[in-house]
Formats: sequence, structure tokens, C-alpha cells
Amino acid sequence: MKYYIYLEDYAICMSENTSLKGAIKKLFNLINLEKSEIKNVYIYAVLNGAIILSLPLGIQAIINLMFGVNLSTSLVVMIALVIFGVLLNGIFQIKQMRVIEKLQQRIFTRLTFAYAYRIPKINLISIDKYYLPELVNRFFDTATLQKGLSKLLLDLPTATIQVLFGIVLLGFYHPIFVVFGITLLLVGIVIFYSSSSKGFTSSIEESDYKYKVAFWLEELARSIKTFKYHQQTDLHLKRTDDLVGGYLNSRNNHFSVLLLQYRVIIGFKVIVTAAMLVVGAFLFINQVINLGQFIATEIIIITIINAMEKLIISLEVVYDVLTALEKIDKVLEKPLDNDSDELITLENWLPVDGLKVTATNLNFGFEDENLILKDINLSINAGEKVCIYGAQDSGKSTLIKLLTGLWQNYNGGLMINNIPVRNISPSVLHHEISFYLTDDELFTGTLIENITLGEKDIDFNELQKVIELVGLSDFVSRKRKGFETVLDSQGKKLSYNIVQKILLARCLYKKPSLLLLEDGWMYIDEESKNKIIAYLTSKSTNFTMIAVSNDPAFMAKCDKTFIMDGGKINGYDHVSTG
Ligand SMILES: Nc1ncnc2c1ncn2[C@@H]1O[C@H](COP(=O)(O)OP(=O)(O)OP(=O)(O)O)[C@@H](O)[C@H]1O
Repeated sequence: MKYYIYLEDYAICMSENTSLKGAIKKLFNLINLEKSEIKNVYIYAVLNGAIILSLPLGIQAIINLMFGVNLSTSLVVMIALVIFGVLLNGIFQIKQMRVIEKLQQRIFTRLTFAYAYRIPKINLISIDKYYLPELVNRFFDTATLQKGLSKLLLDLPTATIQVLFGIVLLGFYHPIFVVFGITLLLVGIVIFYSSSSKGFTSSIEESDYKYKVAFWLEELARSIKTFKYHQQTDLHLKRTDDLVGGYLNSRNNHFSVLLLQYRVIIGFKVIVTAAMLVVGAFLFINQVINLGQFIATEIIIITIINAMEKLIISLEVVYDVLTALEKIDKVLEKPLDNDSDELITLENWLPVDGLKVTATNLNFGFEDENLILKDINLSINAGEKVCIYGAQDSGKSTLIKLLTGLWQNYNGGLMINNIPVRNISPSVLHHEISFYLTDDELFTGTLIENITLGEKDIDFNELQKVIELVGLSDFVSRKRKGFETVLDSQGKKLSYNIVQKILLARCLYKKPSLLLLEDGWMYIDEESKNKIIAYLTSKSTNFTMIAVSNDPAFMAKCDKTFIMDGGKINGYDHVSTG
């Protein structure tokens, strides 16, 4: 876990607004995190700029010395100095590259950990309207950021410093050069400032389409069997065509801004070249400067022109970097679960065997939607086994999800052990509650990781008991690698029966105080199902269980059954199990 240290720092990079100003702020926040490395880049850039521009002075001196006929030691010293300058320039470039490489590695590490740390903590309501794996595609902009940022840090400061130094240096030959330079710089800055906002918006739009295209291709890949048998409708191509059209359109918009800015720089370059050459030639003809000085001014002018070429190329990279930061932040800016110090934490939570759950006039609806749960009232005592039964679409899953404490934007009261759920920290809820929802999935990893979620001190006795209970023992013993068998993403190569058993084992191994289940044995074979139901409803277990099921055999074994209809609890049966 040695790279883990980069984690918390990145938090300051986040903010909700998408604007050029916001993106520039994010860029500076990121730069601020790496200021010691970046300071070195700038030191090398300044030193390099100074060396490159001092070379013409050296060459000017050499020419003057050569015209002075006597091949003195000063000439040898001068030549040696110029050669040394070139060598030093190379050494600084290598140092700069080293710093940039380190910076790229740090950016990748920082962002990867920021994603890995934050994803499990994201407030689920805030991402309800997104498909999270699609949103996480933005992580790929890390590569744009790594490459772009290093290019910006290498080329932009060096080029800018060279242009500024060049103009200042030319000023020593004649002040008119400085007047030209400053006027042109000001005109350039005004044009850039006025067009950059459009450049940024169009770059964001282009990137939005890029992700829409990527998502559509992922959807095609995910539903390959469906599309394979419906290719005659051409939906796969039609939708692609629409998205590519949008992408090209926004790219053209962005390119038109780049073109305008390129033209400004090219105009700038032409004017500088013309003015400097004409003025230089005029000053030379009028013998204000000598041949050595004339050649030196020309070398400086060529350096300035090269630096401007770099600025032209960097321009697109500036937009790419700002857009990449904005996109990467799409996941990082999402609010996290409330984990303030005022909440009841694990340290001051009294361990209990079963949780009491009470809902009073509980109402819940998704953003901009009608209420799904209406005026729910229920009281479930610690250790009770309860079934929630009802018509399809009546809100059973939504109620179960609300009871997990994952969604807290409800109205009315929801309490666990007489404490409002909103006053209990996520760490307590995660520790005490276990749930199986129909959309739960396996992840790429070993069987044991999928059950224990990487727990350090695995209780193998408990694990064995759970495996036996859910009917997984045969599966585990058949596998050559047993618990170390690697499962693929979503358990695609396993039967539903096995997948559901593994997911149930994950719930039970945790020994929860409150177990929430949604159709927890739908795919499980009859023998195992009976065993599981007998265990879950047994009087000898202390945990509280609330399970959505329309299975009459299960219902009959529960202490209570709540009947849901149209988002309401329309009745409840108290089943006596004797
Ligand atoms: N994440 C969501 N965002 C918006 N609406 C949702 C979301 N989840 C569920 N709904 C809506 O809430 C309503 C109740 O759904 P829910 O899944 O809770 O019912 P259910 O009784 O479990 O249905 P079923 O037995 O068919 O699974 C549905 O109309 C559904 O479309």
C-alpha cells in the first residue's frame, strides 16, 4: 500500500462547475499538488531559455573575434563556452524529462487511488441517473492529462520564456524591437482571451460525444447476441452514425476556434519576422549594428519563430488538458456518503445480535419522479424474520434498498434501534447490515475474495459452515483451486444457481445483525433453497431478517408478512409458526 499516500491530496481538485475558469482552477489545484516537481521544470526551462538565447551572443562574439584577425585565446574560450552551453542545454533537457516522467507517474497514481477510494463511498442517490461503469470511462482521460500536462509544462513555459527573453534581448540592440514585441503580445492576449471560452465549451462538447460513442460501442459489445441476430435493422450503424455526426460537428466547432487562434499566432509570427528583419537590415545598413550583431539578431528571431511554432502546437493541448481534468472530475466530484463526526460511529455503537427497524410515515421518490413509497409504517423487532410480499412494481425493492441506509433522501422517519438512520455513520450500517439485491454481482477475483471481500483474518470454520449451508461445498470441492478459483466478471461462466449461492454466502459470512434479501433464492435448487429458508427463519438465529419474496412456503415460516401495493403497505399478516 505504499502508493496509497497520494489519496487524500486529490480531494482539493474537485468542484461541481463546468467552466473555463473552473477548469483552470482545477489545473492550478493539480499543479499546486506537484509544485516542487513543477518548480524544477520551470527552473530548467528558465536556465535552458537563457542558454539558448545566450548562444547567439557567443556566436556574435566569435564572429567579431574572427574579424579581429588574431586568433586569440579569447576565441578559443568563446568557442569552448558555446560548446559547453550546448552540452548544458542537453543536460537540463534530460533533467527536465526526468521530472516530467516522475510527474506523469504521480498523476496516474493519484487519480487511480482517488477513483478507487471514492467509488465505494459515492452517495448512490447522486448517481442514480448515471450508469456508473460508463461514467468511470472518464478515467481514460488520465492518459490525455499525463501526456498533455507534461507537454504543456515542457513546451509552453520554454516557448513563452524564449519569446519574452528574445524580445528583451532584441531590445538591447534597439528599443524599437521591444515596442513591437509588447504591442503584438497585447493584441494576441486580447484575441485569445475573447475566444478561449468558446474553445473550451466546444472541446467539452467534443469530449461528451467521444464518451457517448464509446458507451454505444460498449453497449453493442455487451448486447452482442441481441445485435448479432438483428443486424438487418442497422440500428447499430444508425445510432453510430448519429453519434459520429454529433462528434464531427462539435469537433468542427472546436477546430474553428483553434483555426482562429492559429491564424493569430501565424499573423503574429509573420509580423514579427518581417518587422525584425526589416528593422535589423535597416539598422545594419545604417551601421547602427555590425554584422555580428545582425547575425545574432537573426538567430534570436529564428528562435522566437520556433518558440511560436511550439505555442501553436501547445494550444490544442491546453484545451485537451482542461477538458481531461473536467472529465476526470465527473466521478471525483460526486458527493460521498455523509460521514461526519456528529454521527454515531462503530466506536460508540453497542454491538447487538438483531436490529429493530421502524418506519414512520416514510415517503420516498427518485429525483423528478412521483413518490414510489407512500406513507410506509412498519415496526420490526430485533430478531424477527419478516417477509415483504406484493404485486410487481409495488415498491418492494425500493423499500429494501431504503432499509440498507444507502439512500437517505426520504421523508418521514426511518430508525434502527430507535436511532434515526441519518444519525448513524455509514461504517456502522456497513458493519451491521448485509443485503442481497437482485442486481448484485460477482467481481473478477477469487471465490474467497468474492465471499470475504478481502478480509484479513478469515474465519475458516464460519466460511465452511456458510458454504455448506448455501450448498456450495460440492462446487468448491470440484474446483482444482478450491477457494482460490478465479471468478470472471459477473460470474459469466457460472450457472445462476452457483452465482446466487456465492452472493448469499457473502451476505451470511458477514454475520449481520440485519439481513435484507430480495428474491434471495430465485435460482437456487430446491434442496438448497429449503435448507437456506429453514436457516433464515429459524428461531435460533438472532439476526433480524427482512426479505422480499412471493414464495408462500417462505412466508409461512416468517414471523410477519407485510403486503405492499402501489407503494403502500396495505396490510400485514402475523403468522404464528408455533
Ligand atoms: N433507480 C430508480 N430510478 C427511478 N425509478 C426507479 C428506480 N428504481 C425503481 N424505480 C421505479 O420504482 C417503481 C417501483 O420499483 P420496485 O423495483 O421497487 O418495485 P418492485 O415491487 O420490487 O417490483 P418487481 O417485483 O417487479 O421487482 C418502479 O416503477 C420503478 O420503475
